[in-house]
Amino acid sequence: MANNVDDAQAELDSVEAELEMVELQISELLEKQTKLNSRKNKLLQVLEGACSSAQPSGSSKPPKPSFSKQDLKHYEESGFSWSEEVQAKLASVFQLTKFRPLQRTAINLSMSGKDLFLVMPTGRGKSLCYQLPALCSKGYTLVIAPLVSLMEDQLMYLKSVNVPAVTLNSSSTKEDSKRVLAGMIDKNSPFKLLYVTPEKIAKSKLLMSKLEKAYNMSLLARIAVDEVHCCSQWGHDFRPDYKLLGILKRQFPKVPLVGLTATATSSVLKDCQKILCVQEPITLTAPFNRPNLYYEVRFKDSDDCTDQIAQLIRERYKNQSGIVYVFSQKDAEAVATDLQKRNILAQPYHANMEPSDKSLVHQRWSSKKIQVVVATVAFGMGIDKADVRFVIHHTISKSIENYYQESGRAGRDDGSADCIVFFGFADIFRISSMVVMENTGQQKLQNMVAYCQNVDRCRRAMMAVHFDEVWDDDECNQMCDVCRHGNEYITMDITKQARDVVTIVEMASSVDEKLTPLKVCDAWLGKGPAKHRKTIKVTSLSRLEVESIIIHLLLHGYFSEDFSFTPYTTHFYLKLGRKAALLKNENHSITMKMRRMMSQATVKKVSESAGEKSSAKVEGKRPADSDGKKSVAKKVKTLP
Ligand SMILES: Nc1ncnc2c1ncn2[C@@H]1O[C@H](COP(=O)(O)OP(=O)(O)OP(=O)(O)O)[C@@H](O)[C@H]1O
Repeated sequence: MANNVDDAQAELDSVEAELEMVELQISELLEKQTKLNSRKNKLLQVLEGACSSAQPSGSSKPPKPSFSKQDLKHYEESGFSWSEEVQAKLASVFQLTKFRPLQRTAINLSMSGKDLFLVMPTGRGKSLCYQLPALCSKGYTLVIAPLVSLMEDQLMYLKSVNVPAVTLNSSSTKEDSKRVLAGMIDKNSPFKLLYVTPEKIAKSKLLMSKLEKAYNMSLLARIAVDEVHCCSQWGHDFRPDYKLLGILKRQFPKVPLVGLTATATSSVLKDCQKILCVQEPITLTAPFNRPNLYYEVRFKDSDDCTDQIAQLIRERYKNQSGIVYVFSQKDAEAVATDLQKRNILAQPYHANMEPSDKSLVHQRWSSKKIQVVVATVAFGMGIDKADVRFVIHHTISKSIENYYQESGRAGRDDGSADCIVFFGFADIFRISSMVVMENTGQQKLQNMVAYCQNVDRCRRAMMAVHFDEVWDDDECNQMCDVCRHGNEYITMDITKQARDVVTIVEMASSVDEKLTPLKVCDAWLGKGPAKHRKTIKVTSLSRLEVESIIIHLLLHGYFSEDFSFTPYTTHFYLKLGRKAALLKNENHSITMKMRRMMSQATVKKVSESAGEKSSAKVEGKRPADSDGKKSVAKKVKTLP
């Protein structure tokens, strides 16, 4: 009897364990199904759009959107009553000869009173799309911008081209504020643009009362909301005061609004539309691609990559301007000093500097007195230097959207420029702890890490997903490291390695010990004071390879983050992820694509340890078709 009970108990345990595994596999498959369905729907939408615009009239069509591509075509022309004036001022005031893509359409739409969202890559000339209409309209345009420094840069520029523009912000003097408030209801409009922060709209009743008066006097010609994605908490730069801007459209419904951003997905824009109370805005989206930018990822194989950066600046970018983005104010100071020691004219820039010092650095860099600004992300909005030839990230950005925007400060003159990111293991966890409070912070960071860890997909294709675009790698034109070098990579079976490293974390947790990712690496490499040294299966892989595998396991749910807070800092530990249990199943396997950095000897080591199942093989990026033809272009741009 006792034996029977024991047997039954043992079998029950095993069935339960198996069921747990099956449940995990189901949840994994369901997750995959959701992702594929959403991708399928997106692709169907894209195809539908392409078919409907190609169909002859009379064929069955989906319901007509309120503003069709055909309607939009009309606004690309120059036969409007304002066209002559707009063209003349483009040349006489802004000293520009022709419009860039979408600018004329945006200006025509705005001049004809439509509400508009304009999504245009950073540096492509969004400001002109509200500044030029402001000059060609009666009254003035109210511009909401998130940062005082950004406004001041714009005012400096507008002053240089003799456009009367003013600002009302926390640093305005009493006299200035008085003058501006009086000007707001002056029939002769002493200024054409009024820049304010969203906080000012939220907090100043006096400002709102003047705006109301101006509205009744038909002096409020237009509202421009710069960096409009800041409205949505799903955007990458949410600012609470932007949430209150709906008051503008509610109080001044007849004033056309233009929202501008470099990065916003359609769901972020939908959210912005709701928040701003705009009924049916027309969205103009310029293709996200910046064909002149070369994207590259390099491994940071030591704590510091300053030597490599210095070498690049001295050799590849001799006498050319650039930016080095770093993680913290301390890093900005330290890296700038290190570059100076290597005879590079570099200066730091971060939020904690005096405003006068910041503008001095900006000016010296703009006038080429210094070559490099070593900056935190505080150096960003409002930078308007056209000939930036390189943007190097000493540390990865916190999201792909942020990376796109930061790196996009390169090559605004359309000349070629490089965007290089140094991908370091420890940096991932520094950033992860920093974004711990952000709702989608970890997911966004993981996307950025996946971008860096990627070895076989065009870098632009990885970015495109974040901008709702379907991308055909051929259009990259070898302007990313993966496409250019056809990077050979290795597909390896890392199941055994995964089991070994997961066991390290499991054993630590069984004695209530938490391990940081660095400690896990050390323990696996047989270094450091690992308590369970005797039981650890030490690996002979290199540190970079060990790091790569740990990142892979983290990205794929075999590990997950375990944060711990102290009054001073947030610690990042690794714990078992929801898929770790799958490794107990002997049929479960994990493969990983790894860079060529892995030596053939290592491939052999991993292959041997993977036993029969080994599948380490050297592959390459998909070559061009054998007949040399490019595959059918799949890239579909959203409007227009
Ligand atoms: N039609 C044009 N032809 C040539 N240069 C232009 C044109 N329109 C704008 N520019 C220039 O492009 C640069 C960037 O413009 P702007 O600052 O408006 O970009 P942006 O899209 O607002 O960028 P960000 O996202 O960083 O705010 C400016 O130097 C501007 O003078």
